[in-house]
Amino acid sequence: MTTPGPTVRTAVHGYPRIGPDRELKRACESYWKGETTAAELDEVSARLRKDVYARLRAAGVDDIPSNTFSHYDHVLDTAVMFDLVPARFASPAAAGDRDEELRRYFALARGLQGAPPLEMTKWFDTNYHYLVPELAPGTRPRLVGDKPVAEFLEAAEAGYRTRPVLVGPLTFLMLSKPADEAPPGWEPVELLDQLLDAYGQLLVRLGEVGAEQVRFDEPILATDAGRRATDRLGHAYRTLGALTGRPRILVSSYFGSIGAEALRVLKESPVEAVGLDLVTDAEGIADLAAVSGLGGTGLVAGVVDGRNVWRTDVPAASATLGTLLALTDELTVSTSCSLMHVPLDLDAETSLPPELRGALAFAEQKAREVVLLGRMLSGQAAEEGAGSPPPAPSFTDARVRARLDALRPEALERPADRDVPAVGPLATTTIGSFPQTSELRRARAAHRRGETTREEYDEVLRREIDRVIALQEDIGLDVLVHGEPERNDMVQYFAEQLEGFATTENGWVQSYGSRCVRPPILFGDVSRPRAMTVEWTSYAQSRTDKPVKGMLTGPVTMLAWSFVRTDQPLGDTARQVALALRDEAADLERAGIRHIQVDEAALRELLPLREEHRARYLEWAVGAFRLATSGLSPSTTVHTHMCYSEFGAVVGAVEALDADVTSIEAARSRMELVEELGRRGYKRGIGPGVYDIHSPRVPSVEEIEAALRLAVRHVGPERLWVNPDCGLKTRGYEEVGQALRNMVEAARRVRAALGR
Ligand SMILES: Nc1nc2c(c(=O)[nH]1)N[C@@H](CNc1ccc(C(=O)N[C@@H](CCC(=O)N[C@@H](CCC(=O)N[C@@H](CCC(=O)O)C(=O)O)C(=O)O)C(=O)O)cc1)CN2
Ligand code: MET
Ligand SMILES: [Zn+2]
Repeated sequence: MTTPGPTVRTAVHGYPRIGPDRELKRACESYWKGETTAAELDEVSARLRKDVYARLRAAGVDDIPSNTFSHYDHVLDTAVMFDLVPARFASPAAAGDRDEELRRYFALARGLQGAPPLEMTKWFDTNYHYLVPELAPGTRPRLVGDKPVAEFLEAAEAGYRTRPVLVGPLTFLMLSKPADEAPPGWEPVELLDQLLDAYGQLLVRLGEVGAEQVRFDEPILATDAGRRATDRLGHAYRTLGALTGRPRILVSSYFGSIGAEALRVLKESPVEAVGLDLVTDAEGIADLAAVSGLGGTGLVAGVVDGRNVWRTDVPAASATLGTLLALTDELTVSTSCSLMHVPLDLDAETSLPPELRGALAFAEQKAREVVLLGRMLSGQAAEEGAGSPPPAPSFTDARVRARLDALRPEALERPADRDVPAVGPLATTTIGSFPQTSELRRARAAHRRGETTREEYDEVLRREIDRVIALQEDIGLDVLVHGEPERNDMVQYFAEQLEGFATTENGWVQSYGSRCVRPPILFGDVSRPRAMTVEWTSYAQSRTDKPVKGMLTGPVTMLAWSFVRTDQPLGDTARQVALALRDEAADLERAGIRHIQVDEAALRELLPLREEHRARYLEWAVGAFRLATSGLSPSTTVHTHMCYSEFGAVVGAVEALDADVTSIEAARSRMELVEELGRRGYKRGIGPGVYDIHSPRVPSVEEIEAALRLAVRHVGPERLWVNPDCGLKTRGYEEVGQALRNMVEAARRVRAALGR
């Protein structure tokens, strides 16, 4: 039975843009290698865009977004469109030369000899990375590109009337950083008025070519800083709203609550609609009520989770939407954020356990959920049949729960006065991975397809370990690694071996540029049926007299880079992963491994966007790390690694991890963190990354030496470790060999100067 209801529209924020078979990755990488032309790259890209429009139309979505495609990153696209390119990339204008234009674009992302790339950092609390624009008081934003216009027209030509999507001006500026030449205290947001002129021109231009509505994304409103910027928010949208000939404006936020104040500002501004993420924003409905509803301002209600892979609870979402009907005259059902954070299509998976599969929805399935909800609300589809999703299979493991319940607080302490054997002064090491060569990846793919035996594949891995050990000995490093050749990815590799996780064959999600990951699905209680790394680490140790460092991925990072169950607090799930890692660490120690590193690369990434939620997060995050590591002997050296430079917000937590050695990204931030640690009297080992591994550039001995001298001044030589910023898996052997030789030579010179 259906009853006629109100008119409700449907929308999605964005869609995976890499293509069903990672076509974008392959097209970009072959263009970079000079194997294909700009025209070929453009052709693949146009095909991918049209494929997305076609998929969304087939799903029945009303408001199809455009300008959500990017060759590398949408923040970079915005910077280039407004001519916000640092001087080191200025090249003679090459109007009309597409190849030149693309090369310049990719240079900003990947660097040139003598011109380091823009900094790359996490897009809010996701595993997607954007490029950070560098702005200064003298920067003059002006509209020099037409990407949103061109993609709108391209879609129109193909029969799709789309809604162009732009990174909002406030979000763009607040995610930018002051360029080196900017005076202290100056903030990019001071360019708002100038940037609004350029956005205004673009908006009017989109109106001229026929766009009826444009969406501005303002996820910065989910952060504390964004929530404090309501004056600027109001100013921005009053300014854009006052333009004549403009399309309708929708302002959307996601990844958290924007608060009633921002909502009120938007309601009172001329914008026609507001988009809210009602999945992560528990206060959204109360905020809407607090402003007495939106009235004539439309509401785009994000009720289908764009960040996780669970099917939507349709009756619950439907009830929420029913409530919302009273709070706006114009309701649109949507996803909570872009679907670029989930894999494209569940149908591409052939070997997920059936009981899990029934609980899942990827981008294709989520678009259909949005449409179903829209139809139900407008009375075109019956409630019956939509049903609740089958509950995610909850695999509980009584043994895991009993072990965790039995843990005493003492289990989380290592003796404070422990004295791990010194390796230094200025001990040299690496972060874990060595280059994942194409031979290695091909061998793994062949083995996966069943073309080679386990023994043949293992032999390839042992030869690789032999080579990595021999190379490190030849270079003269102090603490060696096995190089992680057996790992497709540092998270997926462990997830494949742990109970409670499922992994996908084709569930690729963009991480940055052409790099993708397949986040595992953590659906049940986690346990470790057998040792996961001992064989490879002890093989490596058998090939050398130098110590080999075992390498594990920490609990927070396992969670951050997986899709996780939502039926229990994250902290509880983290403890289960930690317990499995604790057993693995014990096995490594028993096998004679004296250095064990537990990577917490994502500790900063999962930090809640708002201050008020941070202390609780850090408490469970630190507890999980300590659970994983505190069973080790006082004479085993516990290492951890974090790859981010914005260190301030978590410095206390890093101390609380109580690792013996912490390696951390520092090269691009000029070692600011060692000053901070020096000031705080940090007493454990610290390895500030001495060069940036994200660029193929080989650092000179002199520049590494300078970085080390600076570090010695702040923390002294005894506790200082010498290592790159992060793992070497994305680099090639030629650069890596030379860079590490320079690093070891720089450490030798600094030691010699100290008479050591
Ligand atoms: N999960 C995760 N998140 C992270 C990081 C990370 O290491 N892991 N590091 C930071 C930066 N992000 C990164 C994300 C991805 C990659 C990366 O190198 N990804 C690889 C894929 C890694 C992988 O899963 N490799 C598999 C599958 C490789 C593959 O594509 N195989 C080919 C066949 C082999 C060939 O002919 O090359 C195929 O399937 O078609 C393997 O090695 O087995 C890529 O995009 O190229 C690096 C850094 C932050 N977030
Ligand atoms: C993204 S953090 C990387 C840590 C890991 N051990 C590696 O070297 O690859
Ligand atoms: Zn790292």
